[in-house]
Parts: sequence; C-alpha cells; structure tokens
Amino acid sequence: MMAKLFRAVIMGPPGSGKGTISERIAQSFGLKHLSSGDFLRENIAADTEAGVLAKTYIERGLMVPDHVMTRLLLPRLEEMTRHSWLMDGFPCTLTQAKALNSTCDLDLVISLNIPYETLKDRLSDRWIHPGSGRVYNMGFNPPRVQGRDDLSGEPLIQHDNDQPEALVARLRHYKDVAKPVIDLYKSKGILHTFSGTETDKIWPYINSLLSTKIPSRPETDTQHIPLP
Ligand SMILES: Nc1ccn([C@@H]2O[C@H](COP(=O)(O)OP(=O)(O)OP(=O)(O)O)[C@@H](O)[C@H]2O)c(=O)n1
Ligand SMILES: Nc1nc2c(ncn2[C@@H]2O[C@H](COP(=O)(O)OP(=O)(O)O)[C@@H](O)[C@H]2O)c(=O)[nH]1
Repeated sequence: MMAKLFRAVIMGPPGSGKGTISERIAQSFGLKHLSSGDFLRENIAADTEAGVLAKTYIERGLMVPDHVMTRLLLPRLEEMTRHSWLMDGFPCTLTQAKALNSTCDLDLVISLNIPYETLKDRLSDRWIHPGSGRVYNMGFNPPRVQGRDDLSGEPLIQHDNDQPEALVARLRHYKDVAKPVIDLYKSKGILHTFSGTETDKIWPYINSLLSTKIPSRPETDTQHIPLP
C-alpha cells in the first residue's frame, strides 16, 4: 500500500494511447486504471438506468451529457478512498473537470498530443476485448491468436466510431471540449503534455516523470479494473 494516495487523469484524443499507457502505468506503479468508456459499456450491458440513457448518445456517436457522466463516475471515485488511481476518459469537458475538482484533488494530469494521421491509422486497426477493455492493434500489439483475446480467448471486436468517417468529427469535438480542461489543469500547474507518434517513445518520459512522484513498485492486485 502506498503511503500517499495518488490521483491522476490521462487525457488525449481517441487513439492517442490513453488506454495503452494507462495499462503500463497501472503495472509499473500500482495505480488502479479506471476507464470511463469501459464503465459506460458495463452500465449499458447491465441495462442500468444511466446505461440505457448513455446508450442513446453513444449509439449516435455523441458524448454522454455531463450530468450523466458525473452521476455515474463521481460516486465510484468517492468510494476509492484506499487506492491510488488513474482515470482514463474522464473528465472530458470543463463541467466534468469542475465536478471532479470538487470531489478530489488531482496530483497530476497527463495530456497526449498525437498527430491526426497517426490516430487515424491506429484506430482503424484497433481491436478490443469487450469483457475486459483490453486493447490490441494488429501491427503494434497483436493478439497471440488472431481475433481472440490473449487471456480469455474470447472474440475481439471493433468499434464503428473508430473508422475514419467518424473520426474527424470525434477529433474536432475533442479539440473543442478539451481545450478549456487543459487550460484549467495548466493553470493549476499539474498538466504534463507528451507529444509524438509512438507510444514506446513517449512511455520513458512518462515513466520517469511518475518515478519522481510515486514509488515504482507494482501492487499485486492492480492492472485494469473497470469500475464496478
Ligand atoms: N467522458 C466520457 C467518456 C466516454 N464517453 C462516451 O463513451 C464512448 C466510449 O468511451 P471510450 O471507450 O472512452 O471512448 P472510445 O470511443 O474508446 O474513445 P477513446 O478512443 O478516446 O478511448 C465515447 O465514444 C463517448 O460516446 C463520453 O461521452 N464521455
Ligand atoms: N502502431 C501503433 N499503435 C499504437 C501505439 N500505441 C497505441 N497503439 C494502438 O492504437 C490504438 C489506440 O490506443 P488506445 O490505447 O486504445 O488509445 P485511447 O483511445 O487513447 O485509449 C490501440 O489499438 C493501440 O493498441 C503505437 O505507438 N503505435
């Protein structure tokens, strides 16, 4: 158990490597990786009231409204009183960031800055294991057996909104809504931006930054936990 709890957020456009880097951080530093997208999908699968509502937006390629996101996520974060965590995919908007701010003090925000062409290439080749949120890429980190998750052997899927037609609008939207969030974290002095086209080249910088902030000893029970 770490002496001081550590709260971090990772931001970046779709395909920027938030999930991939979050997994590495979780493994190296023992933080819980919390994924808002996985949490939404679980709520949808479980037909919860918020999940049913969220689905109507996600199906249309829209962002889930702030009040639904905060109602879903903040109570879960408030319960995480004994763990250090890294939140991936939330906050997306200034309203969400302000709501998160009133719940907890963040120690650090990582922002990924990746060129559009790179995002497009990666996402058209992204495969996901829906049960766990594990992410593959046919070139970068292919599954051991094509089309199957390494651990469960279950089939992998692709998201429709990862295809290039949907991506331009998603990226434009990300830029618009993320700008004030990034400015907020910059003004708080907790923003760290990393730019590049390869996760393996960005990772050492993130790793060394975090090494100065938290002990690099993995807990035994970490890795990716979708929020319950
Ligand atoms: N704060 C958030 C996080 C997610 N979503 C919705 O949930 C979907 C799935 O979330 P996630 O898995 O984080 O997004 P991805 O589509 O995988 O995007 P990314 O590539 O950034 O991971 C998003 O497309 C969006 O509709 C949202 O509205 N608000
Ligand atoms: N080719 C390549 N693919 C990568 C790299 N980093 C991540 N990916 C893949 O790109 C896709 C998007 O990464 P992901 O972590 O899901 O990004 P997120 O949308 O920001 O969470 C996934 O299929 C990853 O496996 C990289 O450096 N090179």
